[in-house]
Amino acid sequence: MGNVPTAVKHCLSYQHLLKDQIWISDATSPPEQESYAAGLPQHVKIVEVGPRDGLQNEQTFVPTDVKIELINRLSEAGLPAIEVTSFVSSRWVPQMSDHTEVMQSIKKYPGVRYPVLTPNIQGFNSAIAAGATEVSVFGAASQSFSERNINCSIEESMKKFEDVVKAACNLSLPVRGYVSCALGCPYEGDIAAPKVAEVSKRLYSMGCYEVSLGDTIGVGTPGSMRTMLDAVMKEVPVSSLAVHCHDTYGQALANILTAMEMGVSVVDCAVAGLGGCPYANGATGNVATEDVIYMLNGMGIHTGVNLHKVMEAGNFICSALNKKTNSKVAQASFVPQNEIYALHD
Ligand SMILES: CC(C)(COP(=O)([O-])OP(=O)([O-])OC[C@H]1O[C@@H](n2cnc3c(N)ncnc32)[C@H](O)[C@@H]1OP(=O)([O-])[O-])[C@@H](O)C(=O)NCCC(=O)NCCSC(=O)C[C@@](C)(O)CC(=O)[O-]
Repeated sequence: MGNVPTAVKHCLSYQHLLKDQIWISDATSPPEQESYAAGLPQHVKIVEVGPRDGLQNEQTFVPTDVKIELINRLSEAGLPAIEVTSFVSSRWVPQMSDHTEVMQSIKKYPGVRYPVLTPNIQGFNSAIAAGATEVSVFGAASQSFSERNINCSIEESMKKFEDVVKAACNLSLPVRGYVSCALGCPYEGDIAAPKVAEVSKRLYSMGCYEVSLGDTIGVGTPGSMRTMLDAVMKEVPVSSLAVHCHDTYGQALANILTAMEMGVSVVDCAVAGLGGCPYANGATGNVATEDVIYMLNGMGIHTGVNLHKVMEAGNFICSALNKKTNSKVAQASFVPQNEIYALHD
């Protein structure tokens, strides 16, 4: 290796180590081994939200063909569900204004679900006209967040969501529900677990097949996750719950593991840890898909997702955005171009 700086040597040897361990290989299954601990799910469904939650907050408009290419790459990686865009007001979220073109132009892989956000019947109708076959309504456990995010109270939002669910039901289409601020609100601070349970129950009772509990600003800890889930699981079966953890305080993987220990087997995450919510100042991206899959592979838990291909998709979008990845696994595994050149000098 000649004059290779120590840091680069470390990086290379670590990359080698990862390859030896086959965690970052072309396989979609972890090596045969006992699941990490009894009681954990054997299979976890990953819901990739990077193209929507990840990109919605980008200040510069991400070209539509880049969004499409990202989604196609994620489909190829074997992700079972990819949230592709939002049918919301372009004045409120300009980054998602190309929703129709994105929805119409992505390759639809058999067996992959492509949900889109629809806050009201207007968004639902546009989504259906663009070819959507699954939609998500997005509520909040915080009154202030609901008003800032979708311009109506929690109560008003439920009426709008009921309209969407009824319309979807008439077309036999599935609806997913979100509860933002499940572990804290940027405007109100702590949110009581019973409030999260109440909103979750309403979404589930109106017909949402899955309720995703959002730690919108990433302030939760395993302790608050446990308290919140204890309350929600009294109202909604755990098999219909998902967790959606932002990683602002670095707690996301620990929170996800806690949720899995309590029986949750659906995890939202974003490639390269992209994102943030336009109505939650300071919130950083979702937990990185690469890091979640790495953890699950290491515990012998199946996802059906090819980690190597997700990392390539992450590399693609970070290069397009001229950004550094937030995935620790990707940071550890990719040698920057300039360091590769230095090696060959
Ligand atoms: C919800 C609205 C649309 C209400 O917006 P509004 O202004 O209250 O709507 P309105 O019904 O009063 O109508 C006003 C204008 O909006 C239009 N409009 C009305 N509905 C739509 C629609 N669906 N699509 C496009 N346009 C729409 C409507 O046509 C009209 O247009 P105008 O006549 O003035 O030209 C608005 O507040 C909005 O777009 N908000 C953005 C919400 C958003 O996308 N937030 C980020 C996603 S949520 C999130 O990130 C959290 C999550 C899900 O990831 C989980 C977590 O992390 O916690």
